[in-house]
Amino acid sequence: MHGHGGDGTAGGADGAGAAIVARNVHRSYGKRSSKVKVLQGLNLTIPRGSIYGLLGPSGCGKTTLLKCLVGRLTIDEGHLTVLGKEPNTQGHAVPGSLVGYMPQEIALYPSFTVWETLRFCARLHNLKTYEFEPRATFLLSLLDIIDLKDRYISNLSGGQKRRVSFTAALLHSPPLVILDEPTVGVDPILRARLWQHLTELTNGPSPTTVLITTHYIEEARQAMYVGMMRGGRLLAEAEPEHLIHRLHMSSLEDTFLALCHTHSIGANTHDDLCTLDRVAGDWRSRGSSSSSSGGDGQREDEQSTVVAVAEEEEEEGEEEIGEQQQQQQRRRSFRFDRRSKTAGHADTRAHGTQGRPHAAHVNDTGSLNATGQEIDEAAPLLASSRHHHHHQQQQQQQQQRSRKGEGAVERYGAGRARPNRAKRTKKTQSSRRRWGPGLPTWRNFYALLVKNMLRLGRNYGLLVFQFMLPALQIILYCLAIGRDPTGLRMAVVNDDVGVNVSLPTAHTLRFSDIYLHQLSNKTIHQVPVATYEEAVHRIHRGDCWGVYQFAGNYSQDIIKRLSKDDSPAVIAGSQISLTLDNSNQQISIAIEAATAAAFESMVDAVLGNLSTLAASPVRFEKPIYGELHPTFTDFVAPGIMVSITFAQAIGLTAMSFVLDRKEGLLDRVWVAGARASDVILAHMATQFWILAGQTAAVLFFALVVFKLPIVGSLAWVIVLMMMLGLSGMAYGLFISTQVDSEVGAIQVAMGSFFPVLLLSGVLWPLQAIPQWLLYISYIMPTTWAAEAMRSLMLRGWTILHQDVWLGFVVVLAWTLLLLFFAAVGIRSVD
Ligand SMILES: Nc1ncnc2c1ncn2[C@@H]1O[C@H](COP(=O)(O)OP(=O)(O)OP(=O)(O)O)[C@@H](O)[C@H]1O
Repeated sequence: MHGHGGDGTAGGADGAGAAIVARNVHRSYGKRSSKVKVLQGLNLTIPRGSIYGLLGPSGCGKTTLLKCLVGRLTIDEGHLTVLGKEPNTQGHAVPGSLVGYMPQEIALYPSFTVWETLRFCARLHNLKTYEFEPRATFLLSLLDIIDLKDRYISNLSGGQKRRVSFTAALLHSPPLVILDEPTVGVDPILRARLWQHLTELTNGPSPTTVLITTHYIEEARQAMYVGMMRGGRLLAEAEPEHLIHRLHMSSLEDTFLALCHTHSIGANTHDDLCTLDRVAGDWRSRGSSSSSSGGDGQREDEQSTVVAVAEEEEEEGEEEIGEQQQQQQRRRSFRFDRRSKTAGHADTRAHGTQGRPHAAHVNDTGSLNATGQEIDEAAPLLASSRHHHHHQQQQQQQQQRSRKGEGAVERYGAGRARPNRAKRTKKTQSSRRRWGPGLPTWRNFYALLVKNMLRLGRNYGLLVFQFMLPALQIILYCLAIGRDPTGLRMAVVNDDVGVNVSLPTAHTLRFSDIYLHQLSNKTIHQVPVATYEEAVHRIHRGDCWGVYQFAGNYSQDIIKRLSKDDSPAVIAGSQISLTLDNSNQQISIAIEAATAAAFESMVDAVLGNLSTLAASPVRFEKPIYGELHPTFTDFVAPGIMVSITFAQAIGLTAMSFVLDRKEGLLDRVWVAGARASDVILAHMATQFWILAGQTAAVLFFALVVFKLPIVGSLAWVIVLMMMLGLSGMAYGLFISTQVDSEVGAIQVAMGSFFPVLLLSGVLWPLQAIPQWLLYISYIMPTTWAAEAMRSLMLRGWTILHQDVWLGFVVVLAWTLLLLFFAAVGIRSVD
């Protein structure tokens, strides 16, 4: 007999040789106050080479269990082996190629065609083209979607997508297939074909073990075993026909309802219920005993109660059950959920005997025998309850195994589960678990890289936009920031009457006109007005930035002053009075600079060789670094280049995994054995090319088109920019692993970018920041980088200078730190 309990159950006392063994498994979501207990002492055994249908109402924990089996979730407590070892054990390909997983969500990339999707999965499992193509063609034909192979996933119906997902799970012919509701939205004919194929797989030369969940309870009759789950525990596991017959029901659905009902009024363990034969026998011979106390006696009585209630219900409440059956035909799935939920509450109350050993166990060849006294009790019942079809299948498989010697069990590593393993805790399990991010593998990296490139290439518009955006930003920066303001309207009230001169001809000379002539007509646009009041009025209206006023005796007083008359009245009269709207500091500075420059020009024009008498007492020599007249553009440009590169990279990646995580797109990747480092590295490698293009475009416009000064090494500038881009990417990836929505990702990216920009000394010298804030500023990723960039571009310092290498070191440290946290965060699921 194959994988079979002496009592018709799938379970064994220790589960040896089983594909999957779960003992007293607990799993919760959330932390303390918001903790949701999902799996609560679950026991389950799935013999190798069998199809096991896991049934249970919505929310009972089926998907959670499957995720634990494929290594997506870790269990909190208990013991779990899949193909002989705990999931995530070092060197064990679960997750990996030993398992094919079809998640409940569609989890397919919408922008891929069916064929591309399958090719990606094939790459993950290292299938060669000659292996992949016939296999994919066969499965797609089987599922009637071969004609859709070049269609985009986004254009498929729900059922068609599910069939692609099913194909993806089976593509690499894994010895264990775990399918979470594969038949939803699939028509009955295809459903039958799908089951037929699964049956063939379990009968093949290397029998596959299939675990399948379904909401169509009746279809699970085709499974070799069914496990009925509710409230995070297994109510029973056995051959479907066996269960149905033992409870004298006509359908699996009724059986489940009866079990739920029974369970809700007293019985509560899978172990009690999987020995139904014995219990039923006891009940028939002894009548319905209700309770007793202590030891084995108590257990038997509990079991008797279970079946007694079930069978009593059948006899006394035949009418009720009959009515239920009719209703079920009308509102099948709805009632299934509703009743199960009701029962679920009782389930939580009736807790306490979980974790007992099974009444049967699987031996080394994968067949089940009852043990000890139980075999005697179970044997007569077993003969009557066994389903003929299964019996034949099991015999066939047994023969196949005998032919192959040790058979599949040994090939995939026999489970050596020991009794009482249920007591093992999470601590013991995790000590052997693979450590978090791990090192990347070439195969997975390559598969993911190709996938990412394909995905990226599907969206040309976005790609071009991504390439051009930083260049556009630097263009806008160079055009809009740091240049001298022009065309500033200034009112001029000129009351200067001038002086009469005779040479070369007799005329009136106004020094005010000479001055106004020198005043840059590029910066200042002069607006002559008649009176000071009118000028003020214009300033109030926002028409002018200020007013130059020349007194009536301006020219005369200038001459007196040149004749060394320094009386206060002469000094005052020879001065230009300037009144400004000082609300815009940059404009005021520009006007003041233009005013002072015009005066120097006037002195030159009037005094000629004697102009040095009025020259400034300080002479500015050629600067050691930078220009004689530095511009704001030159000061900000290096920091802006740093900031643009950093910010763009954040934007590129901040949403990378948000959708993938939300829609479970990565689940298939994890279960295929990929590591966080594979996924992150592949992502960075994909985006690297965009980053390189962006950097080239920024440098081209900054240095070639706008001719920003660069006196240091261009190579180091490029390296620093690329490193900043990687660091921005790492930050974006980190964000995308921490938030659950696109909006959240955007908010975090934007919200964190501005503080970084403002505190990094890009827009204003760090020397102006209060000391306490400076400490925060220094730990920002862009502060030292901006400083290093400025030193490279404007000072020409080399990497050996502390201000330069420190920038590189800080950026590198941030990148590594953020990548580590991104790698840790990307796999978290609750
Ligand atoms: N990430 C999560 N955080 C918190 N609770 C969760 C999470 N995932 C699932 N749950 C809860 O755990 C319980 C079991 O969920 P699970 O998906 O395992 O049920 P299921 O039996 O597969 O249901 P269905 O048949 O509807 O798919 C549900 O109550 C669900 O709300």
